[in-house]
Amino acid sequence: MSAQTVTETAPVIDVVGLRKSFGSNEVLKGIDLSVNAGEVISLIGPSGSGKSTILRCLNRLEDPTSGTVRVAGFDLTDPKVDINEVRRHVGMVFQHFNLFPNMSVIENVMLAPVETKKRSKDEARKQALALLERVGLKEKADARPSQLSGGQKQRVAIARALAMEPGIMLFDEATSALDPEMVGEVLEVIRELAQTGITMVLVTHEMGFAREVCDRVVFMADGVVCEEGAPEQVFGNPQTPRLQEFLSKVL
Ligand SMILES: Nc1ncnc2c1ncn2[C@@H]1O[C@H](COP(=O)(O)OP(=O)(O)OP(=O)(O)O)[C@@H](O)[C@H]1O
Repeated sequence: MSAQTVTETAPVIDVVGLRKSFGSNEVLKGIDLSVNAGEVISLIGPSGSGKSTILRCLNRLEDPTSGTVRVAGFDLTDPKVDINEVRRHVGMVFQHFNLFPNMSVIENVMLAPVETKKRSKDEARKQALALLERVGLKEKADARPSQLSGGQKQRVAIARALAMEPGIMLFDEATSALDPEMVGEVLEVIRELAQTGITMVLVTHEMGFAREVCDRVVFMADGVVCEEGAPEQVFGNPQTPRLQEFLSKVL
C-alpha cells in the first residue's frame, strides 16, 4: 500500500480521539493531535501522563484501543497497512539507543537502507559516513557501540534513523538516559535537524530546549492534552493550573 498524496497544507500526523488502555488502565483518554509538515513539536508533562504511549502509537509500536492515527498518509488503524512501509517515512530514536552491539557503528547505520531499501553496500556506506560526519562521529565508524559514550551512542542512533531518509522523526526522551554533560551534544544534533524542515515530535523533559527549538509545545496530564501552543505562550503564560503546577516543579 502506498502513501496517499499529502498536500502541502494537510497534516502529516493526524490523531483523532485516540484512546489506549493497558488492561483496565486507560492511559490515553481521547487525544487529538495534528502536526503539519516541517513542524517541530514537543510533548511535555508529568511522568506517566501518556507521552511515550502517543509516540509509540505514531509508529504502531502500540495499537490504539480506539480512535484514528494517520501518519505520512497511512491510516495506522488499518490492518492492511504494511508497517515496514510506514517506518520508511517515520524514524524513531529511543531513550536507550537500541544499537546492535555486535555490529560496528557504520554497520548499524547502513543496515536498514541495505536491507529494506535494497541499497548497494557501497552506496549505503557512503551515505552512512556522511551521516556520521553530520553527527560528528565519522572517526568512530569502525568502533563498536560498547566503545562509545552514551551521547555518542545516541548520535549514532540518530544517524541510523536518518539513513532511511524519513520525513518524520520521533524522539522518545532521547536525552533522559544520558549523563548531564552529554545531553548538550545530543540536543545540538537535534537542534540542527529541526532547522532542516523535517517534521519532528519530541517527548522531552528538557524545557529550555522545548522553549527554544520547538514551534509548538503540547502539555499532557493524565492521558489528555491540557494545553498547547507556541512555546512563549505555553511557558510564558500558562493557562491551566496543572501546567502551572508542572512548570513550578521542573523549571
Ligand atoms: N506496555 C505497557 N503495559 C502496561 N502499562 C503500560 C505500558 N506502557 C505504558 N504503560 C503505562 O501507561 C502509563 C503512561 O506511560 P507513558 O510511558 O506513556 O508515560 P510518559 O508520560 O511517557 O511517562 P515518562 O515521562 O515517565 O516516560 C503509565 O502508567 C505506564 O505504566
